[in-house]
Amino acid sequence: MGSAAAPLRVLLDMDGVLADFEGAVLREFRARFPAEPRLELAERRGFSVREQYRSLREDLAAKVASVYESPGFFLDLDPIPGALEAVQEMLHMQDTEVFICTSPLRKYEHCIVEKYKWVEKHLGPEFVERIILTRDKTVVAADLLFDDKDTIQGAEPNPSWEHILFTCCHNRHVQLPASRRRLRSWADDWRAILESKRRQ
Ligand SMILES: Cc1cn([C@H]2C[C@H](OP(=O)(O)O)[C@@H](CO)O2)c(=O)[nH]c1=O
Ligand SMILES: [Mg+2]
Repeated sequence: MGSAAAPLRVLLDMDGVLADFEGAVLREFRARFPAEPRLELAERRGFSVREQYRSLREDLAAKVASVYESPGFFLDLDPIPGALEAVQEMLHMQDTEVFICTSPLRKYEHCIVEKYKWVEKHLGPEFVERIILTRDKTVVAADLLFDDKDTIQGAEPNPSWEHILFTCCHNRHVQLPASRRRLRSWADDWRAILESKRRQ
């Protein structure tokens, strides 16, 4: 593949792909509400942590939301194992453009600025310029989107990217149609997924 071809554009989701949202929710929920029932990561089902806590007991929905809406929550997320190394390697690949494509919470006060700070802290100030912040990822044009949310919908019914489902505790049990692909972790062969896309 020569440099005459258009570069491959890759979108990386942040929570669940680069930053460990689920691990931090559990850790902080346990610390703040030690007497309340909680969901271990192996018991998580469905994208929305709030809805699953609600099904456990109605009032737990607000309690778990208060955890991820707290100041410092998003800044203190641990990187997902292997993510930072993979992103740096991807960034330096020829004919490859990498962006972080992430959605803010509806209660955006702390979340937005802390996502920017997290990227600066873990990936460096140059990467802050690669953040795409949107509640609708379908209108962003790219070849690939690595994201842990199993269903990504928005204004554009036919997004240009192929969604690669990044495995996370809440989507492990989701049965995908044969046409859809997963990346099981950053130790899985993400390079082969990029190369398969270049050849198309
Ligand atoms: C409320 C909630 C948010 N999030 C993440 C997804 C979004 O980030 P991202 O697009 O980087 O994955 C962000 C705002 O919704 O918080 C979850 O992963 N699970 C949840 O239950
Ligand atoms: Mg995510």
